Amino acid sequence: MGSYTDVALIHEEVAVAPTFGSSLPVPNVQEIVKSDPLHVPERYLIKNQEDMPKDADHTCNLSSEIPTIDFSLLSRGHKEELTKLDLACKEWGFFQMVNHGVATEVLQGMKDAAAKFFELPVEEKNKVAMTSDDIQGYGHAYVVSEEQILDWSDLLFLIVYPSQYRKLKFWPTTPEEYKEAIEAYSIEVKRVGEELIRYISLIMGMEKDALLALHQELVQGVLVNYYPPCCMPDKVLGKSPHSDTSTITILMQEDNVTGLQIRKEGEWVPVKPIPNALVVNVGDVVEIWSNGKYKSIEHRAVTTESRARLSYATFLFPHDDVEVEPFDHMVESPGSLRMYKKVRYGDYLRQSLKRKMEGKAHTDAAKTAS
Ligand SMILES: O=C(O)CCC(=O)C(=O)O
Ligand SMILES: [Fe+2]
Repeated sequence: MGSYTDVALIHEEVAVAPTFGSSLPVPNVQEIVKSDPLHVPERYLIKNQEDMPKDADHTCNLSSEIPTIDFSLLSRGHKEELTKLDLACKEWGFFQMVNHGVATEVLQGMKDAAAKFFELPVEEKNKVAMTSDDIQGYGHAYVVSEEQILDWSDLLFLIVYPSQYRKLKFWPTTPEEYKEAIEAYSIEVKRVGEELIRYISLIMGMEKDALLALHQELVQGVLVNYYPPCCMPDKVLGKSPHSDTSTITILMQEDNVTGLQIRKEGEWVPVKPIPNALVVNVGDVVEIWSNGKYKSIEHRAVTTESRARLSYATFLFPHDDVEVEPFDHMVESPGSLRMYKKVRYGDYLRQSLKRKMEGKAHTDAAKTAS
């Protein structure tokens, strides 16, 4: 029953939950489309010709070369799969992960609950709207100036682990299954994510648990991106080019809409959904630890004219106090260059949230030489 103890518990949770940054309030894109589906306000139009999505991006033949990693083979200790993982992280920074063991019902449960949430009237969704001091809740991120070009998307972001970081006031109560769905999904993604970090530790030539231990506390946040249909998909982006500030990111896509593109050899390569697969990418933390051997690749999301798209990104990242710098053994030889400075993770993350997402700007800022 609702009691003093529950309230006290919630307050206790909030007291230790950090804030990560803030974003300027901007219009709700879903509502813009609802009121006038045939018009895109000026603030969303890309000015630079080069940044505009092209039809050719959708047919790029590099797409079929994006590596696929079989998680079950990794778990069974297959050396060749570990070698494939090593190559995938070095050459692509992205891979599709199959046979991860997360039940289809759990994946679908998350998708259904999120879809229901975004279908609610805006007044209902705004019950969990972000406040001006943090980026948890329903709203937008990385909006830092009135002049910047905006992304054609709305989002719902929640920190799930460690559980004392949860801010329950931002957890939707409608649909009522949201909490259960995100919890069931996150437990599974945590299991898979921790295991992947162990394999990355191995390919870096370290003890299996070394990287996980370096996190002090593994933080896990789930970002649901909602990209409404857009009548000008060649002039508007769903999400601007960026790399993730995480250790790794695990992304669930919808089966039947392609939106994610990664930058490879100067081209934008679409990551076509494979039913039930999860897309994994190396984040900035692994790029820095590995002195740039493993790549936190720039990626973006394009929009679609005919329908909305949702994506579900889980970010795994270290505790604020962790100091991240290239490992000695990842710097080729004693005389060779350390590509990145030492950064306190909490500062790095907050710094990144203070600027618009702009390609590799965050990692570039952490570089020793330019
Ligand atoms: O929607 C997507 O496919 C990409 C989302 C993404 O890159 C992110 O949320 O960081
Ligand atoms: Fe991303």
